[in-house]
Amino acid sequence: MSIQEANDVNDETYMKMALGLARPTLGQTSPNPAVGAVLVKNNEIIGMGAHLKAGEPHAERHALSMAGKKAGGAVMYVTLEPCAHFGRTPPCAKALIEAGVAKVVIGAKDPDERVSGRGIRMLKAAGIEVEEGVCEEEALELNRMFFHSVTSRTPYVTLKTASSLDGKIATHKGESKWITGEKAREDVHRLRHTHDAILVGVNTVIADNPSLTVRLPGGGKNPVRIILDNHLRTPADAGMLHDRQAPVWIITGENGNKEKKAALEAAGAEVMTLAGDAVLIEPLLELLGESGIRSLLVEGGGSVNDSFLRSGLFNQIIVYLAPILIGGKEARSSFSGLGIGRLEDTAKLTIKTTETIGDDLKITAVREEN
Ligand SMILES: Nc1c(/N=C/[C@H](O)[C@H](O)[C@H](O)COP(=O)(O)O)[nH]c(=O)[nH]c1=O
Ligand SMILES: Nc1c(N[C@@H]2O[C@H](COP(=O)(O)O)[C@@H](O)[C@H]2O)[nH]c(=O)[nH]c1=O
Ligand SMILES: [Zn+2]
Repeated sequence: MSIQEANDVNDETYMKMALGLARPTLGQTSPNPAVGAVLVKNNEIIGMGAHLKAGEPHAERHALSMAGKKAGGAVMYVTLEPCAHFGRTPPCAKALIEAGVAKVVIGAKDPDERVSGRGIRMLKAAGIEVEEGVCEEEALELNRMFFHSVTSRTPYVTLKTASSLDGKIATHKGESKWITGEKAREDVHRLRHTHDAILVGVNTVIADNPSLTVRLPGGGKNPVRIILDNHLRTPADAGMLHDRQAPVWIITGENGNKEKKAALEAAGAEVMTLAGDAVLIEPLLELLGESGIRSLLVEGGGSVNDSFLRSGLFNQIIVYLAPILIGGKEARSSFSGLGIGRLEDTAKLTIKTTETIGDDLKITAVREEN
């Protein structure tokens, strides 16, 4: 970096630094957003911080406590509008006023109705200069799952598939381990870490007996494990019921066998019953939203993916493609079931990123409308 570049420090520089502090905390702060803060005075950084865990101090407080008395007259760069309510922690807007900061620069406003503009109004009423929307795109992108779940009261839904180049998730003989490589599978665990819950269909439980835990080198936060199981076919000896690594919620229809329900509850699962014979995606997402799930990772298999596809109720899809060809009309694809009949009804996506992970390709595509 040249001296000139080094001197070219501005609002964006500090906001990008705050975003850099927040990004690695994605997942661990849930159900709170990931937030970063940098406190600057006379072009010197005098405090910084990130929100680390729900219930613990917010990012602004960490930065303020690092600066102590020097905070008076300083500029606070924070990726999210300072909160104005007493949740599990006192309001940051109040702390900023008491610390006597001169200016607050904000990335994105907070849609939580307890805040959404109130924090900004409090700061301005106390005579503090407020600038909004610095690196706003990045700040909105960072917490897109939080913002979606706060405004829609349903989880942000990520579909994840892992297949051969020709879209197969198993050979016609049923072999599926493994299609994607070690690095891609590790990336999936990072994806799990950033989601509150992970959902699979009962066929995947029967076929793979998955643990659905986060097994990263440094550990990680295990999401709630959800099994879509209309008729309670989940084996009572399924591994995830007995590993005590994370809750298991089994979502079933009203005709689920009562004895089976008792057996699964005895095995430690929570069985939640929705009206109707088959679980529909819309009431499922409302139930999960009410149960505090802000982000849901759907790991298939094919028929569950088809249900989400036909309901249209998903926000992004992440596809891992392995450089192999499997073929065979009997071989299972990422999406089975009925699928979409008319091209005009297909989900219109925008490809956000493509990256190579080990020998595999990872494509992230989002749906703009919801
Ligand atoms: N077969 C493949 C996958 N298979 C995904 C299936 O959902 C399978 O149940 C889970 O991977 C098992 O979960 P756990 O490791 O026990 O937690 N997923 C992948 O990313 N690549 C593949 O090759
Ligand atoms: N994490 C975070 C904020 N999170 C905001 O506060 C709410 C949680 O409040 P509480 O229960 O008290 O932790 C959360 O829903 C979101 O609206 N706000 C901020 O000023 N800075 C932070 O670092
Ligand atoms: Zn706060």
